[in-house]
Amino acid sequence: MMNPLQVQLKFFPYPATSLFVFPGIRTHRQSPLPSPRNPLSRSHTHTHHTTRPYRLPVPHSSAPQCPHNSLSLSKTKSHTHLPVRFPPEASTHHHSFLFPSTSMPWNESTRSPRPIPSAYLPPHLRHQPTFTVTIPTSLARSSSRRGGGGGGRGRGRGFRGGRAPNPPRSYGRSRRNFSDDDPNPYNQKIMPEPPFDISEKFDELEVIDDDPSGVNNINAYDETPVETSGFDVPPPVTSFSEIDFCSGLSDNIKRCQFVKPTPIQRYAIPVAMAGRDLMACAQTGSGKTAAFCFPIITRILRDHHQLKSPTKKIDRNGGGGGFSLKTIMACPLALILAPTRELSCQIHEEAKKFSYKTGVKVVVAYGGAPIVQQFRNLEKGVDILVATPGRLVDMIERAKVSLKNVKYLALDEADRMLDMGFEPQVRKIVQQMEMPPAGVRQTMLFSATFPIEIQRLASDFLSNYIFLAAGKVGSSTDLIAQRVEYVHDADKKNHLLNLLRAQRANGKHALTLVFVETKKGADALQSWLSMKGFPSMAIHGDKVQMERERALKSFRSGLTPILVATDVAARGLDIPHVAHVINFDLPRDIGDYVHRIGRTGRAGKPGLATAFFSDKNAPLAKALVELMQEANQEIPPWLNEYTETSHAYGSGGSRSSRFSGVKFGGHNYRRGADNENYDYSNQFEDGTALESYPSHSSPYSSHDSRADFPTSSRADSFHEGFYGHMLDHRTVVASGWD
Ligand SMILES: Nc1ncnc2c1ncn2[C@@H]1O[C@H](COP(=O)(O)OP(=O)(O)OP(=O)(O)O)[C@@H](O)[C@H]1O
Repeated sequence: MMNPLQVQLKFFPYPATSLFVFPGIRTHRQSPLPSPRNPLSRSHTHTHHTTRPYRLPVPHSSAPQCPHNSLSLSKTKSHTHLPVRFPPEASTHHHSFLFPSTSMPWNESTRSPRPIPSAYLPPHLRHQPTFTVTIPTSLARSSSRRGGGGGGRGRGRGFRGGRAPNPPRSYGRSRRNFSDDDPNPYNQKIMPEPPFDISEKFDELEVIDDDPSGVNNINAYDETPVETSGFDVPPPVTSFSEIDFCSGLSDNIKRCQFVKPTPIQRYAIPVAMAGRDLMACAQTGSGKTAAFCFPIITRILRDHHQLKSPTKKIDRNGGGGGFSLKTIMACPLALILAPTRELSCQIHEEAKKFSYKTGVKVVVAYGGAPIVQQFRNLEKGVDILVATPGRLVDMIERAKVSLKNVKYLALDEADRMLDMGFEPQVRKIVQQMEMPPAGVRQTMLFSATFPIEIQRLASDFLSNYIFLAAGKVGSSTDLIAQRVEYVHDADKKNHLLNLLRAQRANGKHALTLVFVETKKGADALQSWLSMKGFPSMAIHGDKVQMERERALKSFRSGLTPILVATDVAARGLDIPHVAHVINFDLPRDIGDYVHRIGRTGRAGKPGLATAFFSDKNAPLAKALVELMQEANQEIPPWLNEYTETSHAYGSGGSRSSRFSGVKFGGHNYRRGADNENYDYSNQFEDGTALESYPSHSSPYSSHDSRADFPTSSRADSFHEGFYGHMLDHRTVVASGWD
């Protein structure tokens, strides 16, 4: 029997996002062949059902010629039909693809009174009438799980330009029907094709200027206040066109569909372009990577690119007789340091996109991967080296890298490098390995959180610097709807299962990141979830690098839409479409919480963060409440009651002391003239006495060495309370990291 089903196509669910993630971009080549990443992509077009294409008209707007680039721009108004294949199946019910759904069964009582931002709508679908498509129930269910329905990958030539669309590349291959009792609704064989990843196809993209809205909802940051301090701060810009980028970079900015700068970019880019040192703090997902990459690329092109010798040959034997071992030493002009391997890879990918076709060479060096291959990459030439501290020190000591030409130094997530015990390596790199001194090189520090110890480092590394804070230092963006639920440790697993089931019942195929405290806990929870029919992967510091990369890739692609992670995945990772971050175990430090939930609600898009709170998290309550208040979240009344005990424990820290917050922005503590006699002990006026945590019984939450990051070291050091005696990061052992 076939019953018609009305589907309101208000919003294409993930992973049909490939349709709209890059709306202004066309590809040169369209391969009809199966993708190497997904051999199923073409081979499963034979389904159990007779497929019937539905075509959704998608009108295009005209594209004005950009004065700055001569590349082809779409000018015609046309309609492209995006085919969607649905088997004609039975019964009906109504599906809404909006997320978060008002019918979410959890936390209705704690919902924020402020309207939840509507789901991101791709520019090419805006101002369009709502489409009503009649599809059968079983498929609606399966397509929503897989985010099907969107049909093609959305990168066909003619997507904008008025040419006939390519043959459909539907996600709906080899479908089968599911019942709600299906133990494994995400059977690997019928998983969706991975969405189009811009970095893989970047070289196929043309520059198109016709979409004033861009891929991301950057307007969401319009109201973010920005505080600046320092001498002679260069004025901010309001658009990218006000900045004198080289044309290659300008084209790449358009390729990325960055239409206008985010607040941190508006302020930081002019400062960096003027050659000033910078300490910049901005909320997670608000575009800090571009804020330091754009100026570095521009200045390399402007000031150095005629010097064509990023590497030089040295003779290790001093040129004497006998066997002369000649080696190539890389001498990058810019160094970007990041705390984790994954983050350095991501920055490398971003920087490569931004410098595409400019001639600027970007190389990455990180531990856990074969060093020989990285040497080979370096030997081909390097302008910008992105590295983790451990691997870089190793390379310098082996005389494969020299820092003596470094003119630009950026430290991303610098506070995490200290947390992880990298302060000695970072100091060695910056102060003892030939790098030109502060004042000669340009130095930039970026993070979403700036605890006091990083400000101390800043005063050693920076010279006459400018401090920028977009939004309150250490705050979370209010794009993320935060919920805190009281869950006993013993109930956590079932509670998680219920959340995931509810998510699934709502037709969501949302990428969900689940944070736990320990590596062992991550593995255990991941196996259990997989057993329960939720394909998942785990990522933590005990996994070898290949496994870590595989887990991230599989999650990113939607193949395993749940990633169970330790803090290894908490910082900097920009995974599009992460809709939900669940803190199965809350971290002990509020800064870590900020970074964790910041994996969703990025680039102006809305996100959801759920935290499981139990008695042992009491020390975090005060900071959590403060943070949620700042982000206009509704605080559950029971949580307020914990704030009194929280102060006694003191571990989560009062945000006012941890982040030195003022009304917005923050404060920077310099050794310079303006703060010469500043008493750093003021930062600890709340006299926080740190006590150890109550022991944890759950295998998912233990504060022993199984945790990826011994964050307590930072907290434990706080009570020492004055500059010069605060921290001894050498005692921190970072396992699984380089
Ligand atoms: N001007 C812009 N317009 C549109 N999208 C942007 C812009 N700048 C950055 N983005 C996108 O926003 C996302 C987040 O950027 P990025 O990873 O640099 O954030 P971040 O501030 O470094 O976050 P985190 O603190 O988590 O490291 C990326 O996908 C990036 O491509």
